[in-house]
Amino acid sequence: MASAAATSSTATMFGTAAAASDGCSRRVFVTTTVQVRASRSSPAFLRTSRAIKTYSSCSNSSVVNEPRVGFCFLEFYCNCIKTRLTALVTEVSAKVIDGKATAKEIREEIAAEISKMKESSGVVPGLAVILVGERKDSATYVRNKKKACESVGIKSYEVHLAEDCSEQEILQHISAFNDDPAVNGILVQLPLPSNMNEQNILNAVCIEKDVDGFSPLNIGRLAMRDREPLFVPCTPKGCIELLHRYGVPIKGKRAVVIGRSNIVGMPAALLLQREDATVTVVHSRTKNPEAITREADIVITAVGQPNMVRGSWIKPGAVVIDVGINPFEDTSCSRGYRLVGDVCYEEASKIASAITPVPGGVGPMTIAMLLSNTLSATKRAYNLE
Ligand SMILES: Nc1nc(=O)c2c([nH]1)NC[C@@H]1CN(c3ccc(C(=O)N[C@@H](CCC(=O)O)C(=O)O)cc3)C=[N+]21
Repeated sequence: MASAAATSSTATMFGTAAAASDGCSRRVFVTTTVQVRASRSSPAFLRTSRAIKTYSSCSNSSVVNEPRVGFCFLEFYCNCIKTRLTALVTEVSAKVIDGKATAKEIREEIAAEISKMKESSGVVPGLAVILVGERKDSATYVRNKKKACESVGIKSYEVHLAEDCSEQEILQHISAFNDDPAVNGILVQLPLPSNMNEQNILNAVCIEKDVDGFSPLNIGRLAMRDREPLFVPCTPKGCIELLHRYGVPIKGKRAVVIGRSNIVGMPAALLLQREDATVTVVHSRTKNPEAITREADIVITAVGQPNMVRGSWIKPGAVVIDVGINPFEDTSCSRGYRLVGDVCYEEASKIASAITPVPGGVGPMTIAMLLSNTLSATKRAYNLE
């Protein structure tokens, strides 16, 4: 649920840091980042990047006020160091954390498990999706979920209701799915039309089938030590899965989550804390979010504000997980816009050690985690494993 729609309420309040028309506006001074090229293998790239020193030089240096001779010497000295460094090191951009490829890997694992399950017990997992209204993005997401279900052997059930349907009608469908043993997971596509009571509707989904993990009981358990939630919300779960699969250590690290939505920011912070990170949540009322974010070894952004997090917010070597999927006007694209993250990728990828792209980062992982949650709901329902 990386969507702009899901997080836009907090997003607008960050307005002052918003980017210029082509994504990230250029700074007046130039920051050069020089890093040792890291190895491609996952855990190793981190070891390397942690050992890396980052050298920054800004063209608006105060050195110009030094006496001339001193300045010349300094300049000469700096140039020597620069030349040596250039010989020894090459500028690198961060390792790309490939959510699309990782999601595919996970789908294959899930497909294999489902096929075994069908063989041994005859059980076929089922996921029901309820879509209300005509939002184009929602229709696309639902279509993608359906395709993903088919690709792994989950049977999908879909109900599409009109924008002006009654809450009662939605509740009836939920109740029918709750009672249907062929349906193991139920997802109500968000956002719902604004006149509807989202809480009432989400509360109607029985907890054993709440594959989105949105029920307060689930979140409560997620927040408590020694308790296990039935389901972990898909997007934050996808973020942590990426960190695990790329060998990023979390225990004892400083993590900053930007955004505090019920569906991404807050559960992401809880999950990181469960993984023994020291977690800070930065939100629209936070003073000096930039300085706080710069302390973090791991940054997860979920604000729904295109390119809000600039390179200067990122500690050199940090790992950046960008949950934002924001439409950004671009007439050169066939649909008139392209998708950009909450993070200015161009800048941050020169400073971070690893970063997720948008698209192709957290988005596909959200869907993979939905399939994973549906599989575990099925196993639980039939007492398998
Ligand atoms: N009850 C509910 N559960 C959700 O999980 C949920 C929801 N409502 N409402 C909307 C958000 C949004 N969301 C996304 C899932 C996948 C991509 C995704 O795969 N994105 C591709 C790009 C897709 C494209 O190109 O349009 C990517 O980032 O690479 C994006 C967004 C799930 N959501």
